[in-house]
Parts: sequence; C-alpha cells; structure tokens
Amino acid sequence: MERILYFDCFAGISGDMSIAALIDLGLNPEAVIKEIAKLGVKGYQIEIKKVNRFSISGTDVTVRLNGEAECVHDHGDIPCNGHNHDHSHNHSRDENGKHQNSHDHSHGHGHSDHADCDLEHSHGHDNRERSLGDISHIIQSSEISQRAKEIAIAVFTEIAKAEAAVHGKTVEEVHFHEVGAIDSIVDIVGAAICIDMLQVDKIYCSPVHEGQGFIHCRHGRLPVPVPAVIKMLGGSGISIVTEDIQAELVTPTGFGILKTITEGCGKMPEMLVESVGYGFGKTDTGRLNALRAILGTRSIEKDGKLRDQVILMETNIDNTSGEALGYTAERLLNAGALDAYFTPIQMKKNRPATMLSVICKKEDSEKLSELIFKETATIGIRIRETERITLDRKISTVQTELGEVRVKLVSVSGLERVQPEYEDCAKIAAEKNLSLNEVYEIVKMKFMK
Ligand SMILES: O=C([S-])c1cc(C(=O)S)c[n+]([C@@H]2O[C@H](COP(=O)(O)O)[C@@H](O)[C@H]2O)c1
Ligand code: NI
Repeated sequence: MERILYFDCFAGISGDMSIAALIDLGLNPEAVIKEIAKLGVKGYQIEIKKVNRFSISGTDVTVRLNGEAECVHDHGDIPCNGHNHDHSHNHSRDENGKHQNSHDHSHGHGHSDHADCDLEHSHGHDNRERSLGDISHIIQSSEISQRAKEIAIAVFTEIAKAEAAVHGKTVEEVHFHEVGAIDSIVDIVGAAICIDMLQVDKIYCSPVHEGQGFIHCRHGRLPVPVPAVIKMLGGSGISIVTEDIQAELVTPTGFGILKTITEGCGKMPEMLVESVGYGFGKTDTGRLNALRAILGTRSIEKDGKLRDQVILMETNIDNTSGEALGYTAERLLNAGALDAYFTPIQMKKNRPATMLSVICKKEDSEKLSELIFKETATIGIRIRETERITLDRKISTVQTELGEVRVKLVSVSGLERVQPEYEDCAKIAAEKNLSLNEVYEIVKMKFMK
C-alpha cells in the first residue's frame, strides 16, 4: 500500500495554510508545536485552533511574535495581501472569515503594507535579515527529524534560488526579509515536520488557483503572481489557474513548499480517502479561502503493475551537431534521466532534424532542461507530465558455468520472464569469445524447468 497526500489548491497556497491543512488531517497540534520548539527559536507563540469558515470546519494557524501588536497596514490595491498567508495578524473574523475590525491603526504608523512593517518598524515582527546559510544552520543544528530537516532546507533553497534569480543576486547574497521572519521559518519547518509525521509515500497537487492584481511589499508594487512565484513555476510541472479575485492567493512560501514536496500536478489520484484537512488562509476573498489536504492509500500494484508519474521533455533541433547531440544524451543519462533518445524528424524550411526526448523524474526535470539548453542550440523544450505503468521487477544474481550474471525477473499475467543484464552478458561474451546471444541462452537455461 502507498500513502498518498493530495493538495487541492482551489484557493491558492501559503505557508500558514499548508501547516494548518496538514494538522487538520488529524495530527496532534501539541506534538507539532513540541517538534517546532526543537528549533530553539525563541520569541513566538503558535496558535492552532479549529474554526468554521463558510460552514466548513478547519484549522487556522497563527504565529504570534512575543509582544506583538497588530500589523498596521492599509491596502492600496488588494485586500490584506502580504497576509493572505504567512504572517500573523490579529484581525478577528466572523463565521465566514470576514474581517470584523479590518485594521487597527493604534500604532499610528499608517504603513501601506505588511512588508514595510517588517522593514521599517519593530512592532512585533521579527526584523532580522537571514541568509540561506543562517536558516540552514538553525535547522541543521536542531533536533527535528532528518527528513523534516531535508524538506525544510530544500524549501528555503528553492525560494532562495527564485529570489536570487528575480533580484539578480547569487543564492548566498539573498537575504530573506519576510521569509526570514520567525513566522515563516515556523510555517516552513512546521509543514516539513507535519509531512514527516504523516509518513506519506507520494505527494501530488491540483493546479494552483491564483488571484490577480498587484501587491505592495518591500520591493514596491508587484504583479500577482509575484515574481518569486512565477520564477518557481518554471520546471515545477505545476499549473496555475487564474481566478477573478484581486488578491495574492499563492505566496512564495506556499509555492516553495508545494514545489519541493510534490511529485506531480493533476487530478486527485484514485485512492481510498482516510482523512481530509482544511487549512484556512487569512485573506478575505469573499469565498472559502482554504487549502484542502487529502490523505489516502492506494495499492501500488494494479494488475501486478506499478503506476507513477514521470516527465517527458521533447525538443526539435536542427542546428546542433551529431557529436554534440550524442554527448548531450550521455550527460542526460549520467545526470539521472530515465531515458534520452532521438527521433529523426522533418522540420520547417525542409530541414531534416532531430527530436530529443527525455524521460525523467519530476525532481530532475529542472536540472535536465538546463543541461539541454546548455549543450544544444535549442531555445525551447516541451514538458509534460505523463503516467507510467511498469511491471514490478526483482534483480537477482544467478551462477552459470560462465560465471555470475545479474538478471531482471518480471512477472506478466502470472508468467515469469527473465531478462539477463546486458552489461554482465556483454562482458562474458567478450571474455569467452562467445556471441551475446549464446550467453543470453545459457543464462536463460538456468530458469527452464
Ligand atoms: O521578501 C521578498 S524578497 C519578497 C519577494 C517577493 C517576490 O516575489 S521577489 C515577494 N514578496 C512578498 O512578500 C510577502 C510575504 O511573502 P512570504 O512568502 O514570506 O509570505 C508576500 O506578499 C510576497 O509575495 C516578498
Ligand atoms: Ni523578492
């Protein structure tokens, strides 16, 4: 059996929605808080509560920094953005999640947005700038589980890479403001801890719904999806559906988490649903603003076959030498491609050309597409996610009169099929001066009854 986690992102995703939805699946909130405390970061409180929004029962997670006052901000362009998500605020809500006291201007700062709050004032937010190295150090030196550490650092790295690209800096030069604040660290590490606690084998997501318009943050006025999110979209295999809502529904923190942990984007896989969790966002969009997490199981085997998702990349090339193409395929295979192959094609302007196809795991697609761009003259790659059915296989070693040979054993409709390993047979054939076929036959004879 395989445990599957599916994120239904019908209202986007943010850091606090992620941790809230995962806890709402049935994790013990106290146990999660205890794990997060192992970070050794001080000066915050996590409030996890069950609430009803639009008649749906779910979880709301708010990280409050000690001595925090309300975040004071007025919203020029869109509702309460910068807070859809990952930062705590004390706005109270009615049953439908609408703000009752929309903004408390008690500080008299009159900020125009939350990020300005972070940058210029110290009324409760953690203002420290942190580099990826600082954050990785906090995580590495803590006593949270190894898997949670790996996930959390991978999320921060993903976001740092996007920020670096957007701002024309190196990853080391990137200093997080919003995302470096304690509440975002808690959201990301908290989500990583929950994923580890849920012991899931595979994670998938739906296309992610995003609003439109502009937000204000420390960079000034940014279009939605914000640049860091757009950057991370590349190579993610995740698609965006634009809603007619003037709000930022997808935050860099939320998308960073999603991109890092999911293996594929599409419809909910067929599975037996065990539990469903709703994690509420903070923005009032006038409709249910929640991330839905669905946990279930499916049998990995269906008719003796395994099903999983792989990425298929294709590019048509008419201006790269045969030498360079052969070299590219070799590099792709060495870098983790499941397969890399060529098809002769006829392109426009009567050009005989070559289509390069690469099959790979989702997590390798970005790296491999970069390699294709680097080694060939192509300027575009088609990328799609596709389901793969494979026969369950066992590798075993047999003793033959020619020596030890590895074989793949697969079962098809109850019949066992033996596939001797090419490398082993080729080596023996060369050493013993036999044909490859002769070696194959000798190995296969071992399995004749
Ligand atoms: O802090 C930075 S560098 C930052 C970059 C970007 C880019 O798209 S670049 C966007 N933002 C906005 O700030 C808030 C908080 O983001 P979190 O992911 O930390 O919650 C949000 O509106 C982002 O879009 C910040
Ligand atoms: Ni930025």
